[in-house]
Amino acid sequence: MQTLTLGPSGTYSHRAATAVSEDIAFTESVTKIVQAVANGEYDRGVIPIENSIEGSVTESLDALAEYDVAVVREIITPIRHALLAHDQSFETIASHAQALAQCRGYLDEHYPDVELEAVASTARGVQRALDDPSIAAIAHPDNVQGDLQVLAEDIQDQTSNATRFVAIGPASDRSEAGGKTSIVIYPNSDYPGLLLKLLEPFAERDINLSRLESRPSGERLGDYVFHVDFQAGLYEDRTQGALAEIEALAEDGWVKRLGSYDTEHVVS
Ligand SMILES: O=C(O)C(=O)C[C@]1(C(=O)O)C=C[C@@H](O)C=C1
Repeated sequence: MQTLTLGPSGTYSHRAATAVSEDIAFTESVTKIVQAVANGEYDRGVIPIENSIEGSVTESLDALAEYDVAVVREIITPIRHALLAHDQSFETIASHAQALAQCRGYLDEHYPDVELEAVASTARGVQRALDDPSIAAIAHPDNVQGDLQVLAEDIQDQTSNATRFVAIGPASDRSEAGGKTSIVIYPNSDYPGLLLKLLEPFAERDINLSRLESRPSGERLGDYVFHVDFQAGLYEDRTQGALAEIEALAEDGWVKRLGSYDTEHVVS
């Protein structure tokens, strides 16, 4: 089963993808991963969804709302960043924007005057550092190679730093089994109490929400798409009952069932 994820080799997404398959291919944008799976070019994709320090990976949420794919698995991995460089003489630190943000406190304290460069992935930052001694990278310490050294380890602002990834597949692989479900609701309307009404069907059936995130719909200012994760499977009657009510409330918009799955923790 060929799995597409964020590359080049050595990213955290790559580490998470090894839990899904041994046959891994790389691209440098989350949107491209979701598009390639929706188009049937790859059986699986692995994308980051949210981080315990920095929050949502918004590009992933927007792509899940837009393209026709299923969430088939959830993978949670600890994220432990290292600072890699030829030596201490670097002037720039290159990494993924999420990784730079997860180390904000460390960087402010130790390198307040160093320029930060956001690149497509942590492993791309490592390649920049390999090619140029004036550049350091923030990435997993296993990326140390060539003339690079690990200058500091565990530089993330919280030791418990973790990122939740999902494995996606074609919409035809959507499962109703599993202890957790992801859906996206676009009500395409706005009136007092709408959000409360959309969430009440879960509370009434004792379904625990594990996440609620709003993203701009892109249609007009103040118009939102809601990403909801909850702890029940699509196969359950109570879930079907809740979704029927929500679909009636969102009749001018849509409700997308991304799928049910089980949570998995992978130690990196
Ligand atoms: O650049 C990487 O290594 C990635 O896999 C991306 C990513 C992200 O987008 O959040 C994944 C995990 C970490 O939170 C930092 C970066």
